[in-house]
Amino acid sequence: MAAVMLSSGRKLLQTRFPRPPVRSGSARPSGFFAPSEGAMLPAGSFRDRLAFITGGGTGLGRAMTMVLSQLGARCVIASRKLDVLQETAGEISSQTGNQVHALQCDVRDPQAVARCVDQMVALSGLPDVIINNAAGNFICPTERLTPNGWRSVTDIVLNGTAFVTLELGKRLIQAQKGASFLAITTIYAESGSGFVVPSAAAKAGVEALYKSLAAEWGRYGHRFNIIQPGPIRTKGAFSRLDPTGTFEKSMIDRIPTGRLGKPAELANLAAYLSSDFASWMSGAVIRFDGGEYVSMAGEFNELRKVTPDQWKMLEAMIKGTKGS
Ligand SMILES: CC/C=C\C/C=C\CC/C=C/C=C/C(=O)SCCNC(=O)CCNC(=O)[C@H](O)C(C)(C)COP(=O)(O)OP(=O)(O)OC[C@H]1O[C@@H](n2cnc3c(N)ncnc32)[C@H](O)[C@@H]1OP(=O)(O)O
Ligand SMILES: NC(=O)C1=CN([C@@H]2O[C@H](COP(=O)(O)OP(=O)(O)OC[C@H]3O[C@@H](n4cnc5c(N)ncnc54)[C@H](OP(=O)(O)O)[C@@H]3O)[C@@H](O)[C@H]2O)C=CC1
Repeated sequence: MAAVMLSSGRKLLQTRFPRPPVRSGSARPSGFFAPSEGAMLPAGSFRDRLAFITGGGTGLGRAMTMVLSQLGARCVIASRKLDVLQETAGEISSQTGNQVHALQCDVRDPQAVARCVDQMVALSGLPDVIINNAAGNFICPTERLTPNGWRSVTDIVLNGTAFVTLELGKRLIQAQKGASFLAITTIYAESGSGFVVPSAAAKAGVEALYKSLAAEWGRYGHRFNIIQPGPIRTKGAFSRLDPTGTFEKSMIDRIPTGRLGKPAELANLAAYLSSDFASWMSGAVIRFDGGEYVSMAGEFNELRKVTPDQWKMLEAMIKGTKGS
């Protein structure tokens, strides 16, 4: 039983509003929005190109490395855990036949970033494609956050992206070589979000950095774009943002396309933005979230739960209103 309330809080009418049928995440709408996971661009789109992907050993970084490698790129993946990187590099290059190098690098340390770039240059040269994907995050009420907790996330996300971008940008400018830079942020970089405050602040900083450089470094042949993904299952993200699995269903329920994204879908978008097909695209911020952001934002979007019978009744009530 539900009631229509007046703004005074008084009940206008009581009627039976049956609870909407429980929507399992993969039910209803996802039938319309089945993912396509093969490489989208023509074979060879990245032939003779070198791509540098931070955090390329796991999750979305791994998926982006896979698709770029499938499309002919040589890849260098970099993060803290060399064993993880080496395993991924071996798996991808044995599938695609293209070189994937693994380099240890903590992006929080500018000297480590410079050493990593030295190693990459010695191995393969300067990259044509740079993807700043490495990140740290965890849910935490902000009043429980220590200065070191704040630092650990913002150092990886904002400072790490800045150190990689500065190091490579300066060397590319010196070498007069153009490049595509891509940053992976998140939909709440725009809105902010409680409980992931260092991540929200740092991702917003990354977006400002990339939009600024899109304006400043176009003259050096550098493009800067941003993808804001919505939820895509990876161990790294879900173990830190939904460790009990409690929030997943309500999250899927508010996504109009009725499902999580797939790493390969994100990877195809990243490949497009990093390719020559997108050579006129710079300073773009692409939200890639199955509609979740607008679904959360719209004042009346909860009315999706109203049934056809309830609409008949609401319409009659509205039409029956006389005067103001
Ligand atoms: C339904 C919801 C599910 C999913 C939602 C999906 C989509 C919505 C949008 C999603 C956006 C996702 C954004 C992401 O960035 S996901 C990427 C996740 N991947 C990672 O985080 C990988 C790397 N992370 C790490 O290595 C660590 O988590 C960390 C903490 C970032 C860094 O590790 P490090 O070893 O350097 O740091 P520690 O020494 O462990 O800790 C440093 C500092 O932080 C404090 N800390 C750590 N964890 C927590 C916690 N959970 N709560 C509070 N504080 C924490 C730790 O205590 C240390 O502080 P001090 O004690 O020293 O003061
Ligand atoms: N999955 C999702 O739903 C969403 C993800 N994102 C973003 O997508 C990107 C990838 O996340 P996802 O794949 O899900 O999660 P992962 O945890 O798998 O990826 C994070 C990567 O960052 C690397 N990394 C962390 N700290 C450092 C560091 N100090 N130096 C170098 N590398 C580091 C990790 O490698 P290592 O531990 O070896 O250092 C890891 O490979 C991130 O930018 C994240 O914010 C955004 C929105 C949604």
